[in-house]
Amino acid sequence: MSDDEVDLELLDLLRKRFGIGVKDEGPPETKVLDNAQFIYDNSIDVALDMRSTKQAAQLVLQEMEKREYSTKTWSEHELHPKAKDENTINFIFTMDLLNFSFWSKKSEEERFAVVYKGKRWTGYFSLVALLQRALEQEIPITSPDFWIDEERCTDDVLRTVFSSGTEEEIPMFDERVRCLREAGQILTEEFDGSVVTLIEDAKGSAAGLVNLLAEKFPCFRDEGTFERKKVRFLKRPQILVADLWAAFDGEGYGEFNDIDKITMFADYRIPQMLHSLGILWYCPPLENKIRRQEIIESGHSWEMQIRGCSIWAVELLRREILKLKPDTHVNAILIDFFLYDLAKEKEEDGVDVIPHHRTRSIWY
Ligand SMILES: Nc1nc2c(c(CN[C@H]3C=C[C@H](O)[C@@H]3O)cn2[C@@H]2O[C@H](COP(=O)(O)O)[C@@H](O)[C@H]2O)c(=O)[nH]1
Repeated sequence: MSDDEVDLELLDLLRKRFGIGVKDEGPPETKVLDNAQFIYDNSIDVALDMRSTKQAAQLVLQEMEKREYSTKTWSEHELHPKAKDENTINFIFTMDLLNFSFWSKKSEEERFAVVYKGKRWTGYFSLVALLQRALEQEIPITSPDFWIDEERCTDDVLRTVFSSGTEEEIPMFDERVRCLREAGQILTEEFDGSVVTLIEDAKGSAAGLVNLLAEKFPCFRDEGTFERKKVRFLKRPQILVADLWAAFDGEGYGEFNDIDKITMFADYRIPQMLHSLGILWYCPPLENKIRRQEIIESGHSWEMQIRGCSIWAVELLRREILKLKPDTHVNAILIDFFLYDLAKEKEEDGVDVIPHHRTRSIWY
């Protein structure tokens, strides 16, 4: 290798490790909120209602204060890890690598479910339950070196991990295996096989960590096209950062100097909740399609509008809450977490709400 090539190699190493020689590009930005506003400004099939947004702000603020909703709420859930250590970091990375597309066409009784700790878990919590179950069975399912070890981590072992308490297997099993293998490969090649190294490379920036995940891991690169413009949603990178922030109570590996840059996570639950609050409105053809529970293809303009307008709706909700109580520290993450938990409570109470939209993808 010539001297010049050695110098370039060394500079690249110094740049990666210590940011030396990197021209200051200013603080990292994810562009998710800007893109959401662009989608909202150009949406004709999805609209937001400001009067309902103002009314909902009162309810959300009141309920969040009553429940003392905070980062601590995350760890209070019986399935979420409590320790503030590397095991929890690996758990959250694994969980949010696979945190997508749990919805089923089958009935509540027949859909994929996991029985764990004497309860029957479905949806997101079925994933959390099966990860905890595997760890109890001494299967190191949250260790990146395990995911790339085809001797120990065979497809059969993974089928055991994702095994169901019903006839239906977990949706997108093959895609989930692919995500694990790919992420394990990239962590090994670029981050010494360690999620902690990945987090440290973001240097305390939430937006930086989101961008790093989207740049280095294709299975986190949640983007689309709307009106011929690339738009970023980055739902799982953002919820991963948010879960770290919540699990570590904003300290240690959960400390980010720009956490409020994280937006709502564009999934299939929050739009449903925003609609039932009267904030999100669908044009009749789209509403009929959702009520008939018909598939909306991933990348379809209707899906882009639902996801973009939902992100923007939570931003407007956040602004209305701040008008009511300027000194309150409520960000999009806590509003989002609260709306998700509220949606699950309404579902359990059998409250009649519009079905969530049906898009099958690994993005949410
Ligand atoms: N926007 C948003 N989406 C969320 C969550 C969560 C769970 N977060 C926990 C952490 C803190 C909170 O307090 C929750 O305890 C899951 N999801 C998404 O929903 C879908 C699963 O729905 P269902 O099949 O009904 O379980 C799927 O796309 C999943 O990725 C959230 O918080 N926000």
